[in-house]
Amino acid sequence: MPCSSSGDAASEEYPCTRLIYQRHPAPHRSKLLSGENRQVIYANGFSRNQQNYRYFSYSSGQRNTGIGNKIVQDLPRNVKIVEVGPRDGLQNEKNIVPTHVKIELIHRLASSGLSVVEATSFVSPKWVPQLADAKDVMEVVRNIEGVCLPVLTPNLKGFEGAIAAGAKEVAVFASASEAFSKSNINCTIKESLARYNDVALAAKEQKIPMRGYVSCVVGCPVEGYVPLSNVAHVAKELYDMGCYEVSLGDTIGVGTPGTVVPMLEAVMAVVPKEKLAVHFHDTYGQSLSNILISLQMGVSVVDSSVAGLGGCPYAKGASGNVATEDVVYMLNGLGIETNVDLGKVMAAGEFICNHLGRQSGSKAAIALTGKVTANVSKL
Ligand SMILES: CC(C)(COP(=O)([O-])OP(=O)([O-])OC[C@H]1O[C@@H](n2cnc3c(N)ncnc32)[C@H](O)[C@@H]1OP(=O)([O-])[O-])[C@@H](O)C(=O)NCCC(=O)NCCSC(=O)C[C@@](C)(O)CC(=O)[O-]
Repeated sequence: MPCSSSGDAASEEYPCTRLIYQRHPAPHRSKLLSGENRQVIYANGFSRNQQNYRYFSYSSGQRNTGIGNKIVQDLPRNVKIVEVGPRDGLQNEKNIVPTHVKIELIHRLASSGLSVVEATSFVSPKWVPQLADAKDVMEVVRNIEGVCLPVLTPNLKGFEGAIAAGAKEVAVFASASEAFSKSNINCTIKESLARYNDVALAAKEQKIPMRGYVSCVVGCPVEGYVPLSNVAHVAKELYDMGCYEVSLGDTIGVGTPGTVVPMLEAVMAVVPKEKLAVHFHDTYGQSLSNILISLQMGVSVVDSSVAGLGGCPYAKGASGNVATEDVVYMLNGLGIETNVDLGKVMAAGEFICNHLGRQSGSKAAIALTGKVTANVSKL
């Protein structure tokens, strides 16, 4: 029996065997291709609810049954996605992306339902030339409604520039590895924490929320192994100085659940898990498994980047962040609410990939746009 376009009970019982995601001008349309259980879904035309229902319908029956229930029962009902594409995604791009393209990308991401879109960095333009237009970007996007637009600030100078340009939230970024701290922000971990403390005091005074990052939580591009005690120490310092959330970054994407679990245990011993986020790069294709295990351990905030863009200019070999589309697809499949419209994020991904002249780094986006068709009948 084919699944219906309207998301009725029958589609829950009989999942589609074949899903092809296409852009189409006509809203609310679906078309039977040929044979049973074959359906083209013009998902750009669906409302958010219909779309969520459609993706969710693949696994909705699994959430409450048998072993599926055992595995997913501890997962959060809602996950906040922190979109880092316009900042982490673009900072490593060699060719300068025009300011108007960055602004359009932020608008598109914000209109997809994402509640947080990291907009840019107020760092030295000599260090990160791609984001030298931070002020121009921020001055235009500052008043987009319904979305937080944090920006990275490595010091008081960056904080002051950010606030002058209209930023209403900032993020500081420390490292758990001494060598990476030196190469990324040109100072020791201790010096960086002192700088961030100054930023925290200024932020508190102006009632500006501040997020914190810890880089290299499961490996450093220079030092390799990073002691768990370093990660926990830096995370606690950031939390204690007032970061409302501490994002744990696998900067070079080397982690597996085998290394992520002990790292999270070490951090959770000193920072409440409700205050933690995870930030995975996908160098070794481990991001989704790392996210899943993090959710099972009680984390409910996940950083990701549209189209899997990303990489750190000071972490050689680091590839893109986990793709937002892939994260949303997985969370929809688990019945976890994100409030994010997958079709709109995919459209934002297509927009920026067209500009960069490259294919999306999101497997879900590639599959759903019909370049690959996934036979899900036996899942
Ligand atoms: C921290 C600094 C500034 C130190 O850089 P420095 O060279 O040691 O700084 P300085 O104080 O000696 O100043 C040098 C010049 O930079 C200027 N300057 C100083 N500060 C600023 C500022 N805020 N904004 C604009 N300009 C600034 C300053 O005014 C001066 O200008 P000059 O007199 O030579 O013309 C530099 O190393 C820097 O900007 N680093 C940023 C590197 C970066 O953005 N890396 C990527 C982000 S981190 C990341 O990707 C990891 C993360 C967060 O995504 C998580 C993960 O994946 O794990």
